[in-house]
Amino acid sequence: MKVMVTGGAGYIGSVVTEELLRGGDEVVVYDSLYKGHREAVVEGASFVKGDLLDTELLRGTLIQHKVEAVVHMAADSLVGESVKAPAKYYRNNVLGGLSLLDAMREAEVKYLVFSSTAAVYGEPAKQPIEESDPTQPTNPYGETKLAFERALRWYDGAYGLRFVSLRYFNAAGATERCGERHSPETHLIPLVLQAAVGQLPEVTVFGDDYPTPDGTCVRDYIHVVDLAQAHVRALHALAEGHESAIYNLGCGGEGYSVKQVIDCARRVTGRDIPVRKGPRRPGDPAVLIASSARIMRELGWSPTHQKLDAIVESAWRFMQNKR
Ligand SMILES: NC(=O)c1ccc[n+]([C@@H]2O[C@H](COP(=O)([O-])OP(=O)(O)OC[C@H]3O[C@@H](n4cnc5c(N)ncnc54)[C@H](O)[C@@H]3O)[C@@H](O)[C@H]2O)c1
Ligand SMILES: O=c1ccn([C@@H]2O[C@H](COP(=O)(O)OP(=O)(O)O[C@H]3O[C@H](CO)[C@H](O)[C@H](O)[C@H]3O)[C@@H](O)[C@H]2O)c(=O)[nH]1
Repeated sequence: MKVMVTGGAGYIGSVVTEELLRGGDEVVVYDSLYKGHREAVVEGASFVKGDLLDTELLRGTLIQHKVEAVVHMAADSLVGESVKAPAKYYRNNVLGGLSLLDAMREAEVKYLVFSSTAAVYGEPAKQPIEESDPTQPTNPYGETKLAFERALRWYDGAYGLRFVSLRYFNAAGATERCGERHSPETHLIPLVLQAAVGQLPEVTVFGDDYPTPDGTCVRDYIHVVDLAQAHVRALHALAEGHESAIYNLGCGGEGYSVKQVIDCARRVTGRDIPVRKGPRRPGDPAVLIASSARIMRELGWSPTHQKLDAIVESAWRFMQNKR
């Protein structure tokens, strides 16, 4: 297929591009580079530098490259920032998304895979979380992702847009070439590895008084390659006539606590990692674990890198290569 990846110069988008190219699909990356990196655009993909709000450029890109499907990953995605600057999030994640949908309608592109998030659930009603559980976001990031996801349902009904919305839990890990390089970095695993090499003096554990076995938050870490492979499956399923759908994407199991992640990074790196106890980070649920049963059942996807050690090792290797 000919696929446009918005946000393909970012962390997950670069790995999705790698997986698409590996499977024989053609890719054009559309990214403003306002957060991503030009060198993260994988060799073999075309690149167009542009903003989501530039509907004309999007339409021209879709037509020129004869795009058949879009993977929409470009977004703002910092929970804390979204609370302080909701307008930025509504503008980029909702207005930007609608601009893309306009361009797709004009260019008659019918298939979309969307990067949604566990943040649409807010404080979860139960664990593991299923797609049919209540969606009650507790911040504008989750709210704007949910708003766009809801728009997709109506566009499907009215315009025949077929979509798969993937609600990722905690993306982590790296490939040889592509890994996490956010600025600012807020995610636990890269921060812990930065502390291991002395780029940070210490890691702060945000709260150790949660109702979890060791008192720290538990998350469902999914290797970015597993995540990327789910996108490839979703795209091909749509092209084969699969109906629109929403899927959680996590590894399942019991998840890992913040303390377990730090211990794992000590094992993997063989380094001392200084830790400081800090207060809870506002808005952090104690536990977020996905039920990924639906995507396993309907698309035949399953994660292949379930061990935290393998995930952290891959992120560590990427970091060593970049230094
Ligand atoms: N990282 C995670 O754990 C996680 C979890 C759940 C959902 N997600 C979602 O996955 C997607 C990718 O996340 P990531 O961690 O790779 O983010 P990232 O910041 O590394 O990549 C996002 C890319 O989008 C581009 N971009 C942003 N706004 C744009 C715009 N208006 N026009 C053009 N390009 C624009 C940025 O330049 C960047 O290259 C996001 O939609 C995010 O909300 C990520
Ligand atoms: O320096 C840090 C950074 C994080 N944490 C903790 O580590 C866990 C993981 O935090 P991350 O910031 O790595 O990830 P989140 O679970 O907050 O965020 C993920 O899930 C969110 C949905 O809830 C969004 O989708 C977001 O994009 C995605 O990365 C959390 O309990 C957090 O409190 C720390 O203790 N110290």
